[in-house]
Parts: sequence; C-alpha cells; structure tokens
Amino acid sequence: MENQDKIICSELFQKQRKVEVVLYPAVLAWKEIEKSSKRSSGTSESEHGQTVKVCEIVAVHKTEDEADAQPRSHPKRINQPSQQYPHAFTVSYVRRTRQHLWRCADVTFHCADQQICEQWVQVINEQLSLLTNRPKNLLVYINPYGGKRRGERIYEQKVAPVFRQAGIFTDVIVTERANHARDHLKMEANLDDYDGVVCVGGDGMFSEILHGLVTRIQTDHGVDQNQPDAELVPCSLRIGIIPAGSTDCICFATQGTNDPVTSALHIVVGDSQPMDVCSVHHNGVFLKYSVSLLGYGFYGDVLTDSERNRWLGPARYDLSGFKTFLSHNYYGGTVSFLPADDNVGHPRDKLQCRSGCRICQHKHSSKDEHDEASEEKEKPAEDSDRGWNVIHGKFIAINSASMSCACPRSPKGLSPSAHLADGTTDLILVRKCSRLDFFRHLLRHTNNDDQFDHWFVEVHRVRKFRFEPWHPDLAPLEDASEHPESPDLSPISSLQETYDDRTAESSWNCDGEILHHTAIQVSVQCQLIRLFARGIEEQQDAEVAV
Ligand SMILES: CCCCCCCCCCCCC/C=C/[C@@H](O)[C@H](COP(=O)(O)O)NC(=O)CCCCC
Ligand SMILES: Nc1ncnc2c1ncn2[C@@H]1O[C@H](COP(=O)(O)OP(=O)(O)O)[C@@H](O)[C@H]1O
Ligand SMILES: [Ca+2]
Repeated sequence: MENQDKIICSELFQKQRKVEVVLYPAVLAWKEIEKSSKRSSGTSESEHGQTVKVCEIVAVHKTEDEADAQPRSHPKRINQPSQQYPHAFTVSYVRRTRQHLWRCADVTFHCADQQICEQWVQVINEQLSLLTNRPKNLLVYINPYGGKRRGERIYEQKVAPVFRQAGIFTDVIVTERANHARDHLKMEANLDDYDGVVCVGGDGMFSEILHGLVTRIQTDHGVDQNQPDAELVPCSLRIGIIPAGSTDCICFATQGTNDPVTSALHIVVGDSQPMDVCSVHHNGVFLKYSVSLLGYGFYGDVLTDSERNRWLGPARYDLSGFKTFLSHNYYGGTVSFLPADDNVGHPRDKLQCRSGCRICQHKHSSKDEHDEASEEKEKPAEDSDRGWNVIHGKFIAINSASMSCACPRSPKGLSPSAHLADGTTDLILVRKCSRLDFFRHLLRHTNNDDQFDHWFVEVHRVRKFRFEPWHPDLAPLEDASEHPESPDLSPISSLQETYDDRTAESSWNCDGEILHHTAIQVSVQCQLIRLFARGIEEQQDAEVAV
C-alpha cells in the first residue's frame, strides 16, 4: 500500500512491543518495529504484521480502565514502556476460528499522548460510519419456546452484548404465542424504524418472520399473493437469524455453522445474502412460502410425528426419524416440473454455492424475468404445459431443496450443490425401494458418498413444480417405473400389511411447518429476500491475512 493511502499512522505500544499502526481506507495494519529486550520467548521477531479489514471492525473505544490499559502479563514491573504510554484504545474485530465460527477479538494499543489516542478512536469511528450497509436499528423477535427453550438466554448472554458493543439499537419482542411475530410484522410493526429484523429461534420461527415480512410488503404494494404468477416485491429489510431452534438449517446453510455469536457478528458487519423463496399454492390459493425444504412423504411424516413429542426438544426428530424409517411408507402421485435453464448447472455438478457464488450472481435481470413471466401468461392455454415433464410413481420421499439444507445432522445437506439465490429448487424424487436401500440413501447424507447415485433416486433442478396425489379410485394398480430387480427385501414387511398405498396420503413439511393440502403448485421467486449473511466462506477467504 502506498504512503498516500494512509489515513493515520503512529508508533504505538501493544503487548510490550513497539508497533507501527497504520489505518488505510480498508485495512488496519500493525507491525512490530523494535524488538523488546524484555521478551522472554526468544522467538524471532515477526516479519509480517497483522491486518484487519475495516469492514470487519466491530467497534473501537478508548480504554478507560487502568487495568485494561496496562499490559496484563507483568503487572508488577516498574519502568515498563507502558508507563510512557498511559493512554490506550481498543479495537474489537471479527476473528475467524475453526469451522466458519466467528469470534470478537480485541487488540489494545497504548499511546503516550491522549490526543493521539482520541484521534485514533475518532478516525476509526469515521471510517466505520462510512460503512452504510451496517444496521443501526433492529427489530428482534425471540421464540422462548423453540429448540431447547433457550432463546431468551442465548439472546441476552451471547447476542445483546455484541449489538451493544457495536452501538446497535434494538426493540426486542419475546413472542407469547405461535404466529405472534408473523402477525406483528404483518399488521403492526413500523418497518420504517428499522434496518433489519432478527429472528431468534429455529426454521419454524424464521418461517413466521418470512411470512410476516413478505406478506406485509406485498400488501403495502397491492400485490395479490393468491396469483401464482404475481411478480412479488422484494423485501428491503434484511433478516438476521440467531439459531435457537431444533434443526437451524437456514442458518447453517447460509453461514456454515449454527452459532449465535457468529450470526450476531454477520449482522453487525452488515452482510447481505440474497435468497430464493418458493411460493406454494393450492388451486390458485396461496398457502405458504418456503426457503429450505418442502418435503412430502418421509420428511412430512417425520414432522407430523415429531410434533406429538415436542417436549423432547430437538431429539424428537431422531425418534420420529427412526419410527418413520421403520414404517417405510410410500405414496402414489404425479409430479410435474419445469426444468431450469442449463446455465444454472445441475444438482450433481458438485459446484457448491459459496460466498460470492457466480451462479447466483448470474441471475437473470429483473427485466428478463418480467418478460419471461409475461410471456408465460400470454401463452394460449394449450401451450401452458409446454416444457413441463411429468412423472407418475410411488415415492418414499419427494423433496424440494431450495438451498443445500445443510444442518448439523447432515453437514452437506439434502442437495449439496443447491444454490441460495439462483431462482431454482432441486427436486429430489425417492421412489419406492427396499428399506435397506432407503437406509443406504439416508446414510449418504452423513458421509461423502453421492446420495443421488441410486437407481431409485432422481434429481432435477427446476423453476416450478406441481404435485398431485393419486386419487384412490384413479390410481394405477401397478407403477411401471418400479425397479423390477429390487423387490422389497424388508425383514419387517409385516408392518406394511395394513398400509394401502392407493389411499394413503402424506403431508408436506414446509420449512418445519405442516401444509394442510397435498396437491400443490410451487414456483421459485428468485432473490425475494436478503439475510444478514454472506454464504459459506471458502477456507482461503476465512484466513485473515497476517
Ligand atoms: C442413518 C442416519 C440418517 C440421517 C439422515 C439425516 C438426513 C437429515 C436431513 C435433514 C434435512 C433438514 C432440512 C430442514 C428442515 C427444517 O426446516 C425442519 C424444521 O426445523 P426447526 O424449525 O429448526 O425444527 N426440520 C425437520 O424437518 C427435521 C428433519 C429431521 C430428519 C431426521
Ligand atoms: N411464544 C410461543 N409459544 C409457542 N409457540 C411459539 C411461540 N413463538 C413461536 N412459536 C412457534 O414455535 C414453533 C417452533 O419454533 P422454532 O423456533 O422453529 O423451534 P424448533 O426449531 O424447535 O421447531 C414455530 O411454529 C413458531 O410459530
Ligand atoms: Ca435456489
């Protein structure tokens, strides 16, 4: 960096070392300039200094407390250089640790001159105030009931201190009932007062915030959500997720971890990650939005069963997962889908969506999308099915993953290469197969093997899809698509005897909420919302240059 780029440069004192500290427009850098004679480690002086991106500085403050201002390792020594440097300021910044975890680290610089100390604090604060993407006012909703019921404690102990340190003002609402947050956002909240909304809870709680916010924006703009082809208005407020639920898939899949402090820091630095939203309709009536999993069959049944055991907390999913696996139900139906264009890749191309993903950035301009939508509306009725594929079959699971759906149970997720903001969803069809085969498929969600590499699994990247369960009277007696060489070798097939796949229906799991209709039409709304996140960072991005 050139000399003229320097905003301020001083010789200061840090941990018994004299350092040259320089603030550039985008970077704070410090480097030892004089080897301390008192250093006991005997290690050679570091050639390279340390740097922190200005956009990752959380706060700077004058270190008022004497104890903080003095280096702590040698409190009794007199004639320490620290005595010549009685003034100090502390810079708090984002430090990356393992596995996408972020922590707030402090570095304290000591100076001889009070004015220089104050000048540093002022100049760094001025640089921070230029970062216009940082939120100043947030509306926080806490679900005290989700996950292990620790939402309030997590917020008070881990998140509120970080917001305070960063000077963020918050209005906090602890919900008193299901849909409290949704209704408040829809009808009461004065959205102009805030730069973002924070959700403390799991995927179900996120779904409440999503519905409240998206519905409010559409109402304010006179958009009718019941029209499946309506052009929805994107939300200007970003949403932050503090994970305090049972699966926390939306948080995990957008930042690589479900850690509350990491989430708080992504909010503080003002990250922005666009995200697709699926709109779900039944016969032209709006049902729900979904951002992660829409699952019929296995994941619908797991969710239905798990709600009866909510008292078990997150473990309810393990119990219900096991029971649902044993019951080995399958469901007849017809799936139709509109494939995505080739330029968004394929679910098996192993191109994972990461921070700054090129596929997501390549999204069609809004104009193109608008033209496409109008074109579709103008088509004559007999053409409206053009380009659609239709599959009839018996399915153990029909999953639509609009993002990877990575979570602690499955760190690579249901569709490891799904993208957060490409305007598509990955439609995974798991046909009727043996229990052992289905077990192998499930197991592959937890290791490096390809979960799509089975004869009974197919996956398509789509922009829209529809599902129609087989009507009992109209259902074909045999499904021609079944694999002839893979009979169900289940040792406990007696469990199946009373199960009639011609009449049975499952339910849809929509981001952890049950849908009350089985026949649905789904359409992906490209980049309808934005999160305080940046996608999962590649390992080299994660290293702070030193
Ligand atoms: C032999 C071991 C097999 C293990 C297979 C595990 C596969 C797990 C894939 C999980 C995908 C989860 C997708 C996200 C769903 C959530 O939206 C939903 C609600 O979350 P929350 O509100 O935080 O409770 N969670 C679920 O539906 C739970 C699915 C658990 C399945 C075992
Ligand atoms: N105060 C409350 N009392 C009861 N239920 C609530 C409350 N606030 C939110 N909910 C509901 O709790 C459900 C689960 O919330 P969530 O935070 O996703 O936890 P989990 O991940 O454990 O399912 C959601 O359906 C949400 O609507
Ligand atoms: Ca997507």
